[in-house]
This record gives sequence, C-alpha cells and structure tokens, in this order.
Amino acid sequence: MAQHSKKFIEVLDKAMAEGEKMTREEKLFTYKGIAYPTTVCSPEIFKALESFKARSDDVILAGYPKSGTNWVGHILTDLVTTTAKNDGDETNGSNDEQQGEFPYLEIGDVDKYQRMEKMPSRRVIFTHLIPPNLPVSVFKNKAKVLLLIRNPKDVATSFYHFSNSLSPLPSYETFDEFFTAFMTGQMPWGSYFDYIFEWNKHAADENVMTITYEELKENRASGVKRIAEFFDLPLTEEEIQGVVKRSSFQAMKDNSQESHGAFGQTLFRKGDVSDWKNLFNEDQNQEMDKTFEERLAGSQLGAKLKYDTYCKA
Ligand SMILES: Nc1ncnc2c1ncn2[C@@H]1O[C@H](COP(=O)(O)OS(=O)(=O)O)[C@@H](OP(=O)(O)O)[C@H]1O
Repeated sequence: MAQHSKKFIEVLDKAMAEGEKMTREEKLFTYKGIAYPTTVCSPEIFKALESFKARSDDVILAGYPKSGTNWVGHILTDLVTTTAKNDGDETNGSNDEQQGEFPYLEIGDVDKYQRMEKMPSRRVIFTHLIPPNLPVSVFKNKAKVLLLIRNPKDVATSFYHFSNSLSPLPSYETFDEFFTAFMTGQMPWGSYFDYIFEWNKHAADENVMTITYEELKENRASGVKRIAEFFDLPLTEEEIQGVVKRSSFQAMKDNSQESHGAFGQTLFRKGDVSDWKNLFNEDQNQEMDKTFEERLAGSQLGAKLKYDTYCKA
C-alpha cells in the first residue's frame, strides 16, 4: 500500500534539490526562537497555520524529529484507511495520496489550511511542533493527539546521521560538534528537552495518549491495538495483524522507494534501540544524564521514557 506518494515525494525531492544549493547558514531560519529548515518551512506558513481549524475527530500524531514519526504515521494512516474502507468510504485517511497534502502540519504552502478545511474526516495529521506553537483549535476543539517519544540518546544518534546525509540540514564534522548543538537546542524544531518539557504539561490530558518508540519496538501488536482503541478505530483482529505486518521496519524499508522516494534511503536507517552506544563517549553520556536528571527526571513523560533502562549502559 502506498501510504505516502506523489505529493510527499515531490516536496522532499524539491527540498533536497534546494538544499544542495544552499550554504550552511541558509539552511535554517528562526521563528519565535526556534530553528526550522528553510526548504520546507517559512514564517508565512507559521502565520497561516494560526488559522487552522482542528476537528474533534482529527487523528493527530505529535513527535520530535527522529522519534519514529514516519513509522507511527504509517500505522495511523493504515488504521484510518482500513476503517474508512470498512465503512465504504475510500476518501479519507491518506491525506497525502487522496487530498494532495503533505502530512506534516507545518510543512506546505500558505493556502494549505484553507484546502484542509475541505478535506473529509478523518484527517490524519503529523506534527513536530510543541503545544504553544500549535494552533489553539487543536486543544480547544479537543482533537485527539498521539504523542510519540523516544529515548533522547537514540534521538540524537538518529538526528546526527540524518543531518549528515540530508542536504536541507546543516551537517557536522564530528559527533561532538553535533552533540553541542543538540544539547543547546540549536536543532531544527528546537531542543528535545524543551519538547518533552512542554508536552509534559499535556501528558495527563484526556485527549492525549503517549506511546514510546521503545514499547512499540518491544510489542508492535499491543501498541497498534492501543492506538486503534484511543482513536475509536474498530478493526478486526485480522485487520490489526495486517497493520502490524505492514509496519515492520523491513516492510517499510522495502516499500520506501514507492512511499518516500530517494528520501527513504536516508530515513530507514537502522530502526533499532540503543544505537547510541556506538556513538556517545563517556563525557557525552554524563552530560546528557545530568541534563535529563535536571530537566525531566521527575516528570510524567520523563518516567515514561525509562531513561535508566534505555540510556544507561
Ligand atoms: N518501521 C519502523 N520500525 C522502527 N523504526 C523505524 C521504522 N520506520 C522508521 N523508523 C525509524 O524512525 C527514525 C526516523 O524518525 P522520523 O520518522 O521521526 O524522522 S523524521 O524526523 O520525520 O525525518 C529512524 O531511526 P534511526 O534508524 O535510528 O535513524 C528510522 O529508522
């Protein structure tokens, strides 16, 4: 099944071609104190985004870059599309394929949000944004949000390799150089610690469900079932197993040329837990452990991340 497709590949191919021609300094711009890639975001889009009207039946996925958003986005799209087909409705679920929109909310053009008003329910929407930068209607209209989080050492590892393979992002000579940027929040979409800190304020909301990359790796079937229940998507056991099968790392990687084009070769890298052990040195481990302890250790999301299990050797 082609979950993404033409529009998705078109946006990414264009970004990669533009990125090739840019200097390091040109690749990011800052909006309200947070950096974003120039090739896919702009201050004009952020202004237009304020007018976006969320619906209570929207299916929203929130995750910091490199947390596995394409993976869980694929699961969500598959769940919504399967439910819609059962209802005899072939028009919703795969926004991108059928509606021609890029699934990440903050990526697109200034007219995107007007077009989205015409899209039938249920719309599947991904975002890397923190709650204060989301349109107010998301919380006001009680849209359901699935919050995806991943242990910070693997997020940093994935982001480092991604930055060095993808032309729209600034690259780094050494992991140490990247690590400094990551720890000081000089990253596209800002600091991961700020991200968790801000989302933690909504972790107890009844319309927000949190899932971790690691628990999904541990037991995909159980995670898929929980997600389907949260969004009231009534699939049969057989249909759930189909979604589980189609969302394995290997299945998605094998389908990546069709789903993500050239970008897929960079995106589907390892899909593992603990790859940070191949990159972090002792000083970097200590520094991140300390920052986690100071910023997130006592919080609800901090506990969900199971830092000691996943980030300590
Ligand atoms: N099916 C499946 N199973 C497990 N892991 C998967 C899967 N699909 C993608 N991935 C991994 O998710 C990481 C990319 O995260 P994102 O999709 O959020 O990246 S992006 O910010 O949107 O570019 C990236 O992690 P790393 O491999 O550690 O770099 C992908 O490999």
